[in-house]
Amino acid sequence: MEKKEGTSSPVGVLEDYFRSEESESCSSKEPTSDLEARRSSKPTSRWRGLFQLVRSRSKKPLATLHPLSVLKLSLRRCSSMREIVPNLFPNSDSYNLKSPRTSFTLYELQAATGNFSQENLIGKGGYAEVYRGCLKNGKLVAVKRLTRGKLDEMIGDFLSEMGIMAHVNHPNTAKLIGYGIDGGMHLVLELSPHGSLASKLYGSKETLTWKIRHKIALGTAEGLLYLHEGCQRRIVHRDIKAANILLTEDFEPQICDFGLAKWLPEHWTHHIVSKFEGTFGYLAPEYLMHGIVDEKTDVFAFGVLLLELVSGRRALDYSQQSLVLWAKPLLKKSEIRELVDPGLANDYNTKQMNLMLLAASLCIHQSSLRRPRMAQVVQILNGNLSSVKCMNKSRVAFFRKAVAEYKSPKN
Ligand SMILES: Nc1ncnc2c1ncn2[C@@H]1O[C@H](COP(=O)(O)OP(=O)(O)OP(=O)(O)O)[C@@H](O)[C@H]1O
Repeated sequence: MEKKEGTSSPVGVLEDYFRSEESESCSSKEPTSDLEARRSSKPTSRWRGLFQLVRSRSKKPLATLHPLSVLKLSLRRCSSMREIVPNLFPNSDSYNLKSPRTSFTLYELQAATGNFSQENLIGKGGYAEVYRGCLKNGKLVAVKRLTRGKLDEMIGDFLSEMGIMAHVNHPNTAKLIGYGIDGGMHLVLELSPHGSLASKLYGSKETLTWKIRHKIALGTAEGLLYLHEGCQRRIVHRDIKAANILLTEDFEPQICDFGLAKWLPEHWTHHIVSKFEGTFGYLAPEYLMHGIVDEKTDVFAFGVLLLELVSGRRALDYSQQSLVLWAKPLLKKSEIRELVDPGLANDYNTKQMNLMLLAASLCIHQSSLRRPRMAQVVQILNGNLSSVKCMNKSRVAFFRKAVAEYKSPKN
């Protein structure tokens, strides 16, 4: 199998720092000795150099310490994270970075956000607060300040999210401009003027048009496909949801919040996690039951997102009813009218609607094996149905309808 990446990537350092032996395990097709050989191989990158920096500051034998304890210890010895974080952003092009990331002082971030004022608070997640800001050069930004969690977890989340964001580069992934490590942990992102899909779909009086919903579905699928197969390393996002899809000026979707994202080594079939994280309503059955994480975890969540776009309903409504459980019987009976958001007032493209519902019904399949890969999902959304031929058509009520309507010259 072709190897996508050598040791000069964030994965080495992230694996070293954040692989929690106690709480996580993996199913690997790779021989253990090979894996160990890779981990113990001579550091060849600045990521490895970073690890060396941490190692040099630890008086205890490194092997006896939890990776995060190592980092914490080194942070105590360094006067701040200042010595560590810049190493995440080397100036070399070998990391696919278009521009070097900027380090911001607390003063600069305070000046940009009106001292983190309430008026500038534009988002609040489980772990962070996000503020609108304006830099000295006039550029509008979103400053994400980590607010919750134990120090260990916060450092881990911060470095992990930053490492992944610095690595990804696609029109459908959020853009990292820089970071600030004075007085807390801050990520500085390009501001998305329309906020998140959740805010547009549920928090706005204006109904999103079908054209925009379709654009968001397609762009998000492209972004996910890039994370899974297009960038140097397999990345599973693990928290695909409407609140984590940002919208640019022209409603191009951008996947954000890489706080839970995992690098998946090429030869691993999946990851098993015991720490339960993610968002109810979007969680795949195999994750809920066995903690199994792989690309199909994201495919399931993407299927839920498609249902949200079609129906305008939340993944979990206020009475905790699951959108998937509500939609499944309707999908089975092809009750499209019941599924479609009344706010659309029947103003949608039937062909695209059928394709989107076909993709959704495949993505939310109980069995991860029966779910399509994102490459197939993109094909389906684009009307190329050759990839679903091999799937069991009788289980997909929309298949015949979608194919028939796609082929019909009238539509
Ligand atoms: N670049 C941005 N531009 C505009 N709004 C943003 C931006 N980044 C984040 N937000 C807003 O802030 C909210 C929270 O951000 P984010 O999801 O990154 O925080 P979090 O604490 O990691 O969330 P979660 O609880 O899902 O893990 C988003 O849903 C969005 O509304």
